[in-house]
Amino acid sequence: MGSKSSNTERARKALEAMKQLGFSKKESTPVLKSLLRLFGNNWEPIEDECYRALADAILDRHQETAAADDGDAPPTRLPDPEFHQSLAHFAAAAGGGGDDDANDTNKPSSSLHPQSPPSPADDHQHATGPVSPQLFRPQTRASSARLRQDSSFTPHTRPRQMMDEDFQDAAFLREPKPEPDMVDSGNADHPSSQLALVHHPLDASSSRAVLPLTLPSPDQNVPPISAVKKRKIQPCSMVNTGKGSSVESMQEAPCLDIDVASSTMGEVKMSLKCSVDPKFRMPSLDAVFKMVEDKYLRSYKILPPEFSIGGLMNEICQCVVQLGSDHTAEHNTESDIAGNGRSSQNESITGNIPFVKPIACENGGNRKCKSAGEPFIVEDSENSTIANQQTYLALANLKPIHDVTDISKGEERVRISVVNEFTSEKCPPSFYYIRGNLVFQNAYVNISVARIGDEDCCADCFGNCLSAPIPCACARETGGEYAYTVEGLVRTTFLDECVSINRFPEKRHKFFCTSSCPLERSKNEASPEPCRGHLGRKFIKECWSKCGCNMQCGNRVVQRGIACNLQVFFTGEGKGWGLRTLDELPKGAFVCEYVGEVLTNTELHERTLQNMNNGRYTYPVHLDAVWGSEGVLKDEEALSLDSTFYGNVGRFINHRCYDANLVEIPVEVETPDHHYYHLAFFTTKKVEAFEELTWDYGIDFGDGKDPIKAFQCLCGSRYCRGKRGKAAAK
Ligand SMILES: C[S@@+](CC[C@H](N)C(=O)[O-])C[C@H]1O[C@@H](n2cnc3c(N)ncnc32)[C@H](O)[C@@H]1O
Repeated sequence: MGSKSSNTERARKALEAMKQLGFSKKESTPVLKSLLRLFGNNWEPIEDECYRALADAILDRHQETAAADDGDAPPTRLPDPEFHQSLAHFAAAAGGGGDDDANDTNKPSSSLHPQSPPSPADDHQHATGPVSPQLFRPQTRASSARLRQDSSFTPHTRPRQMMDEDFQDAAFLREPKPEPDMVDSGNADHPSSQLALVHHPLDASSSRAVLPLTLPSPDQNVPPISAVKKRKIQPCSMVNTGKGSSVESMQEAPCLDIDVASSTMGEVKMSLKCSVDPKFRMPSLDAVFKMVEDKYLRSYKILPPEFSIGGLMNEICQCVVQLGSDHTAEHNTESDIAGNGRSSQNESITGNIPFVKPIACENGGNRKCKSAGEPFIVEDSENSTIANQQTYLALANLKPIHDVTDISKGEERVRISVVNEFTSEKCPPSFYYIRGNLVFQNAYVNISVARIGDEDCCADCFGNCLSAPIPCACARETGGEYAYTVEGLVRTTFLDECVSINRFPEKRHKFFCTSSCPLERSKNEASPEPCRGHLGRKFIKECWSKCGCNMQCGNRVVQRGIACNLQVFFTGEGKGWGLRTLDELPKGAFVCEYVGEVLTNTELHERTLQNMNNGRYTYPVHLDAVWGSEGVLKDEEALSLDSTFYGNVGRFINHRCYDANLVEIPVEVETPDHHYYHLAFFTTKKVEAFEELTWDYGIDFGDGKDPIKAFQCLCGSRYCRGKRGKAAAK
């Protein structure tokens, strides 16, 4: 707002700024006035980004005028090709943000991305360098025309507002940030599906509608747009308005013009433009999505029920990124964009309503898993339950089979995307994603209902055990109190004790095998070394199928599977790939299990040796929570999990000495004997969004006797045992 004199001064500055961009006072003044009217004399949105809104509005007006002069002819005066550059320079000169920011590789990473320190010199090259958060901004005709002309256009930090001549058809589009009026049209389960669209329909009529979508990348660092695709869906066809089947209810479908802009970092902006009736009034986007969803569900019976148009649009964006990033194939033509998208979805888009099968459903029909928690046998067509080590080793040479939009290929309840902001490697080396453990061959995992006694289940419970007045039998393992709170978090006292057992293993809870230790035995059958001890661990016991409660019972957390939004990412810190959370997580939250093949120690040892010969190191996890506390374990009872060939996202969690933000806790679900159990990761403290998730592997980096050499630890912890070991060796 401000006084009259400050208004005059601000207007003078605005016009001066426009003059520097080559716009005369005569052409700038009326636009400025209109903008001021539109913003209720609020100068801030006009001055923002060094008068970007004003400059864009002037350009829009040029284009509108040109279009009016020439009828439908293309605009006679396109924006000055140097415009964006000069705007950026002007912005820099004025001390404001602008495109220069985007190219400033020295600028620290976004605060949203605390885990992205500068990569070490010996690390892989960072393609773009850390840059300030950048988002696609919605384009008006003028600016999208520019985008099409200039593929090196760098998106700006703030999207601009879209205006027509009278600023009356405004659908204001902003960068994605949590605002109360944000329309989240995506699949709530998936972070990147939250469409950054704020839609404020005004009551004035509109001559066009533009629905831009913005997919923010997790760290918001966006390199220049690398490609702009355009596709027109023509000729117009007849669509049913849903008011009946009469001819009157049919109306001419709008000509649809689709612009897709994508960056190499996985950002996609789509804008759908269609010419509409002059009496058109902007409907709410929710209503539009609902209507299309209803149509789809009626016509095509699309499953699963969580299908949404927002999700579908997100899917389209993701496919653009995927196809556009595949430089081994020539996908970069317009027809290929359509063609490939189509063939992968097994449908054509020639009809009025394209059928697009959600990628998330692709594996739905033929899942091999029995259930989330149950281990199952790897089936081999030749030999029904046996897969030999050689076959497995051949897996190591497979081509990448990952879907970067969801490495779990629909196995998990949430999508788990893959990003690499540092090298050209698009995804990690291949492996089979499994949601639950698999028995490799000889491991004895006896899941039998008969073995679960009354004391190991709560057959009389109903609904949610946590809301019953007295804890049920399933709480006995944890001292008569459930391990979980009603919020689904591990209780602090229980959690802290688990952390302490891990942090100070020397001091407590070690069991030593009285005769031969299975681990040492597997290394040297003839004369095994003495047992080095196994940590006695605290177990969580969850309710299971023999219990009377339901699946939503608060004592069934791990078996429900991953619930938070995770991402596999290339660390750029010399640790290879890692796992991070996209959401802030409270202390005690379940993240994921360590899932892999269940092997006996002998099988594991054999595999490890073969892997070593092939230059491949694995870090399996021993299910040794009860080793040493019982009599001699037979080989088939001393089990380990190996996620080298079959695994879940747990295999990407890197090691951190002592102060890791995850702790592994054994969880009993379907086997009361504890030879086999689930290994679940819970947060040891509050974890910020985009923080890397780490756990302490318990490696003794100074142990020169171990034939399997440990990696050089780069965990960065001030308590790093690897660093200490190195220093001691000097
Ligand atoms: C279970 S995998 C973790 C995922 C792995 N980074 C990847 O790219 O697949 C364990 C391997 O990750 C690497 N790693 C994990 N933590 C590390 C650390 N703190 N420092 C260096 N390398 C680490 C080591 O190569 C180790 O063998």
